[in-house]
This record gives sequence, structure tokens and C-alpha cells, in this order.
Amino acid sequence: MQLVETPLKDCFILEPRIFNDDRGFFFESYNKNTFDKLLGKNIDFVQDNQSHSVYGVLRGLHFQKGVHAQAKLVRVLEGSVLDVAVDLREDSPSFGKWYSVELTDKNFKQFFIPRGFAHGFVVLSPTAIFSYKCDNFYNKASEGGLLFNDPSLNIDWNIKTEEAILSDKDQINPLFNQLDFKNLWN
Ligand SMILES: Cc1cn([C@H]2C[C@H](O)[C@@H](COP(=O)(O)OP(=O)(O)O[C@H]3O[C@H](C)C(=O)[C@H](O)[C@H]3O)O2)c(=O)[nH]c1=O
Repeated sequence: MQLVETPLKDCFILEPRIFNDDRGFFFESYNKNTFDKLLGKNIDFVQDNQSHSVYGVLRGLHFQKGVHAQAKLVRVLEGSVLDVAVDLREDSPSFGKWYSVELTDKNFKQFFIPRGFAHGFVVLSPTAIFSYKCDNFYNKASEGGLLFNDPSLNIDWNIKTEEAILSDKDQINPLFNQLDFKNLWN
């Protein structure tokens, strides 16, 4: 497993070692010892999630606030997605910045997003199965969100805005001023 830094502080891309042979391939998708050693900290994941989506589905940008904030280790089991993280930590040098990485079932890349980030992805293949680990439990009451097309972020999702398939929740975020990320996740 290799760790690759990103422009967002504490956000990392992980590239597992793939063992290919004439049967196919094998790799360790998660190993606590390896992961914690690479990160240099102890991360206890407590919940695994999985979603299936068709092309153009855009889930995000979501986060849970305060004590319910979640760190996530995300990957794609089938298809390809553009995965996006936004740094909402006011004391971070990358505060208000976003970063995207294409995760596919061919590049085996994983993306670690710490607590304090908004997260989302858009499906670029006909269908995609998205699987991820969280280090805190789901807490609906603490959920918050940013509009995927927030003009102050200007995220390039690699699809046309009109192609995006969104849940009702993701279409409007009247709770949040689009231009002010301060205190958003506290
Ligand atoms: C997240 C979650 C949802 N649910 C229930 C609540 C709804 O009835 C249903 C669908 O939830 P939602 O529309 O919030 O699912 P996504 O749009 O995929 O949300 C996720 O999308 C982005 C990519 C994220 O990073 C978050 O993990 C999460 O917000 O599953 C649960 O029961 N447990 C959960 O942990």
C-alpha cells in the first residue's frame, strides 16, 4: 500500500499492492496496521457503507457536524467516479479548497478524507458501486451539505451540470449560505 499526498492537508490517496496471477488478482483492501502506520495515527472505522448509482448520479457534498463528523476511506468496487473533498476546517492551510480524484475498479485507488471535510462523488461510468468506511456512526440530525455547484467552489465535476442526477436534499441547501463555509461543520 502506498500513500500519496494531495493539495488538501491530511487528505491522502492510497494505492494498494495488487497481486496478479493467471487466476486474476488479489489485494488487501484494508489492513489496520498498514493503514494506521502510513497515516501515522490510529483510525478506528466503525461503519461500512455501500451505494449503487447510475451515470450522472452526484451524491454530495455532505458532512456530519461537530462530534458526529466522520473520516472516510472511500473506493469503487465497480465502475468509475470522480470523488471530491472540500476542506471545511477553518484552521487548515487548505480551508475552502477542493480536490478531486478519479476512483475506478481498474486503478484500485482509495481516498482518505478526514473529519472536517465535505465529501461527494459523481458517477462517470454506466453504473458504479461505491464502498467506504467511516470512523463515526451515521447521525442524520448532524448532517450538513454544500451545493455541488456552489459558485464559490467552482468544482469541475467532469459532467455537464444538467446531467447531474441529485436527491432532493442535494438540490437545495437553504440552511447554508453558499459563500460562507465558516463554522459550517462545528
Ligand atoms: C449516509 C447514510 C444514509 N442512510 C440512509 C438515509 C437515507 O434514507 C438513505 C440514503 O441516504 P442519503 O441520500 O444521505 O445517501 P447518500 O446521498 O449516498 O449520502 C452519502 O453521500 C456522500 C457521498 C457521503 O459521503 C455520505 O456518507 C453520505 O451523505 O440511507 C443510513 O441509514 N446510514 C448512512 O450512513
